[in-house]
Amino acid sequence: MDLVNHLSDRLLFAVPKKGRLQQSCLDLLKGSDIQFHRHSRLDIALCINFPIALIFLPAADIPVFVGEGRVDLGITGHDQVRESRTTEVEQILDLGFGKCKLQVQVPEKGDIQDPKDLVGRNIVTSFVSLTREYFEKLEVEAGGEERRGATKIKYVGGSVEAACALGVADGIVDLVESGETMKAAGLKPIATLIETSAVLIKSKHPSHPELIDRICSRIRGVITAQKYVLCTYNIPRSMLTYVVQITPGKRAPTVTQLMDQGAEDWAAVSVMVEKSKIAMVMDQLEEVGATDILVMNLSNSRSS
Ligand SMILES: Nc1ncnc2c1ncn2[C@@H]1O[C@H](COP(=O)(O)OP(=O)(O)OP(=O)(O)O)[C@@H](O)[C@H]1O
Ligand SMILES: O=P(O)(O)OC[C@H]1O[C@H](OP(=O)(O)OP(=O)(O)O)[C@H](O)[C@@H]1O
Ligand SMILES: [Mg+2]
Repeated sequence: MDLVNHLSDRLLFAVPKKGRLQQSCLDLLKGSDIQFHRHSRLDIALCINFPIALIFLPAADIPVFVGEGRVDLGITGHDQVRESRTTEVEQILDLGFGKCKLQVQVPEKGDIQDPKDLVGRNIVTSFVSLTREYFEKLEVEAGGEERRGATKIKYVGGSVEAACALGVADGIVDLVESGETMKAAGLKPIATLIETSAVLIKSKHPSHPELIDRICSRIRGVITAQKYVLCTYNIPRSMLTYVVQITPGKRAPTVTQLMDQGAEDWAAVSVMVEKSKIAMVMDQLEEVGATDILVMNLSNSRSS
């Protein structure tokens, strides 16, 4: 197959080829009905139902390709965009997965308690630019390089947590989600550089702008559906002003008349609620007299 010819007219969309973001990205493409066939070992997959080619790349390389305008759209971590230093990409959507923190970590039992104690010492990380920027600021505060020497920052591509135990580093800068990896390595966090999650990014000079809008709208719809549930309940009309405060909705609740005989004083409400808040919202609705409270998952959505 002559892939180069096939690519010339297509929107190029980079997604992580491995790692923590990959499965959620594939789920997102599926939810957005972006269909493709990927041949084994091939990092380019042509879409069947759109003039799009998916390019499978390491998450760290995606901002570079998008920033240089070689690729139009991409999904990667916000941390990788910051680390790449590119100013040529636009972060257009927070995708809500891949949430973690980039933290300075040191041996739990060691004498280092403060990131300033690491100035002039050895740090190992996969995030050299962000780490250098962070320690340069600390060096200035600590009285400049002359006093304690420049902090030595070494790059490793993975298993960063092993560096302290191996005697290669006095501290590391790496991602922490549950904290399990950090704990298992006998490390503790002493500072946070940034918080991150997966983002949809766009080149500042993309091809196929209309197709990009269509894809963004589909992805936004899936993300919103994952974030919200639909809640319906019945409530005495006299309580409507209270319950609207409990469930203001994404835009506004839909209020309809109950058709039951003798139920003129009651209304039926249908409203979007953030999934993370639904249990508390149901408690509050019950307290103010709502009945028949139902919660439904959304499989997709569109809203302006
Ligand atoms: N533990 C985690 N929890 C949530 N998100 C994470 C976690 N680790 C990494 N990420 C996110 O995923 C991005 C890619 O990191 P990841 O380590 O998965 O990629 P990789 O190094 O290419 O893959 P691998 O580690 O499998 O070689 C990170 O930049 C960050 O945004
Ligand atoms: O706080 P936790 O939930 O334990 O997650 C944090 C770990 O996840 C990532 O590693 P990854 O699985 O990508 O392995 P790697 O070190 O080989 O990159 C990250 O680099 C941490 O090591
Ligand atoms: Mg990794």
